Amino acid sequence: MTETTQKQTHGFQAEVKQLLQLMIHSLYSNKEIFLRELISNASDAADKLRFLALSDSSLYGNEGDLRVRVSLDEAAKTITISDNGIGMTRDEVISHLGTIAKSGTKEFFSQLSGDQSKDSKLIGQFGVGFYSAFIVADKVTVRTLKAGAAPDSAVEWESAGEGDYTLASADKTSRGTEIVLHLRDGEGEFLSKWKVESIITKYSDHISIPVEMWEEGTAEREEDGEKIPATEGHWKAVNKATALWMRDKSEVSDDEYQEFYKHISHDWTEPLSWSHNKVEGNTNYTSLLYVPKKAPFDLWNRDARHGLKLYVQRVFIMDDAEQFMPSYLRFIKGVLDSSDLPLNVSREILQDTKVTQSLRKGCTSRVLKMLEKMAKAEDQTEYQSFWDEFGQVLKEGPAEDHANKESIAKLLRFSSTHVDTAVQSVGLEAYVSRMKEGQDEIYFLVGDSFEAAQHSPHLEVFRKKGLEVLLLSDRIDEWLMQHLTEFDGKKLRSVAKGGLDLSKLDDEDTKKAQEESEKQFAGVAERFKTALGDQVKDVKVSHRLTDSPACVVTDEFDMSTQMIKLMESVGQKVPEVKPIFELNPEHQLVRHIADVQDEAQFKQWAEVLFEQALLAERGSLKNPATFVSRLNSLLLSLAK
Ligand SMILES: Nc1ncnc2c1ncn2[C@@H]1O[C@H](COP(=O)(O)OP(=O)(O)OP(=O)(O)O)[C@@H](O)[C@H]1O
Repeated sequence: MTETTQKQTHGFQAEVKQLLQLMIHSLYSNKEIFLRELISNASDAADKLRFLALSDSSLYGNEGDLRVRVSLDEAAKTITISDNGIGMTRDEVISHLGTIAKSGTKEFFSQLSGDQSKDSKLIGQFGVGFYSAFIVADKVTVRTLKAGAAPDSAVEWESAGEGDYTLASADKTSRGTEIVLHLRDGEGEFLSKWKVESIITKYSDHISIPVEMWEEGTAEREEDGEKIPATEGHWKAVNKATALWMRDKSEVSDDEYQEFYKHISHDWTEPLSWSHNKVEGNTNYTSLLYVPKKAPFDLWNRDARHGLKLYVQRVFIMDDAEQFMPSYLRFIKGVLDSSDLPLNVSREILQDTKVTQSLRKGCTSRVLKMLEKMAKAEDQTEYQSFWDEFGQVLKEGPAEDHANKESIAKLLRFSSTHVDTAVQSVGLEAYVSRMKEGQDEIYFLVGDSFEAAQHSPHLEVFRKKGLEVLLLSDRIDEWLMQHLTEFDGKKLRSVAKGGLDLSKLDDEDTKKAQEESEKQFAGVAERFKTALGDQVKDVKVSHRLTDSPACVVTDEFDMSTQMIKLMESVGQKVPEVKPIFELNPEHQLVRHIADVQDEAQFKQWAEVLFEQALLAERGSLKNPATFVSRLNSLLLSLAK
């Protein structure tokens, strides 16, 4: 009997109510996972206790064997999950079981559309944990006593999963947490021992502490003339109860790896891939690293937790040990168990030790190898789906990790003129294999959007010559290209910059013709230069245009247009960069302007042509009204 006193009612945080509603609807067809979630929490609670007991073994009291027990009560229609882990104080109960303490929760809920089928997919990324109890229960009672706390401080939390919950004291005297689910009508299947055992084996076999169920005693009996003695009722482990990552690879099934992933990542979906390794030598560790299928909702949240679950000789030390993964691989989930770190290791100690560095190096190269394998597979579906989810993060790699720059570069995927669709599916190796004879650079263009890049006048000559250009338009791309200057010994060159020299790819006749046209056009270029004054750095004859009359480029070592925009968008002051104005002498409009004798009218034409080119390049003008009125007056003069 539980004696409760001073019952108080508390309201759930608004997001909890939303989560509960959404979850009950979304997960109805997969309701048995509540057991996985609660056992997973119980196992975490045991890990946390074991960790604290490293410095205070008295916390174990007289109960050193950590375990989870699942019991069924057919008459009361309840299923109870109890652990002897760390337990919770009253304050912890309020904050853990009444609110959602994840960073980015508000943003997550604001993304929900109200359309249940769409939202139910998002819920998987969010993880529901404890609240999943309400999928099958119409009332949940939690009794908990924190390890080391006074026995009279036990707390009882109870809720019907609607708007509120009650808190009272409980008479629980043993350490840990007990969760009683009062099953909804129609959920009787969870009272079957066989069913519950099979769910535990399916989802929680990998849990490293025993998950026990009560085994009834049997009376003495005779079988085939042999006397079989009576047995007493006892708790019996249903799962394997060994740390999965310590088992031999050949003994672990894919299902087990997948369930283990869900346990450590709080993700619903199966992982895309994993890599399990035991390393012995200078450093000794076991790592089990997973690539998730879907990006978590808070991938871009700066405060979001990431990193590996750290164990030292199978003792859990901490979650989210971010020291072992570079930031560009922050989506990787997994476990690292090292025997080279001391048991009392703290985040501070981890910061910059040699061991941390070598573990990080090892884990990073494991992940890169795993991705490389996926990237090389004949069927690219898996890698493409990885890239679509995490490519943007991986693009931070070349700037962050110089040592692995070349391997990261091989993993990058871009859109390109070869495929001419927005899908980022072209790797640098594939690009290089298609390079034309005489081509010794890799060409790219960064634009505001894929469409802007795809239709940029800068591409005209490349299309004409059949030279492939990578088309980049992600926010991070300009930053990436600042750091990725070479691949496979070939320079990466922006086609929107000055100093572009394709002459090696031209035959002698074309070269001659170009030189000739430059000579002939020198005077006209000079006139344009005078007309535009200090708005331009230079005016040149263009060899990159076929259909457009003119374009602007930035000088080879000046900041690119996209970089300027990027810096301006984050409020940085950017030095003024004057463009080089390039003219296409073959274009009819340019020829027409070249023949205009009236200097005032020539200037007007020059300005319009220049501003047009600026508009095509930058997507906007500093003074659009002047441009419009200039254009109108020209149109008017033509209409007369
Ligand atoms: N059996 C338990 N013993 C001790 N603390 C628990 C137990 N179950 C839950 N908690 C506490 O409640 C918190 C919230 O649990 P919940 O399952 O909702 O989220 P989570 O496990 O942190 O993450 P997720 O929602 O992704 O599963 C846990 O982080 C833990 O601190």
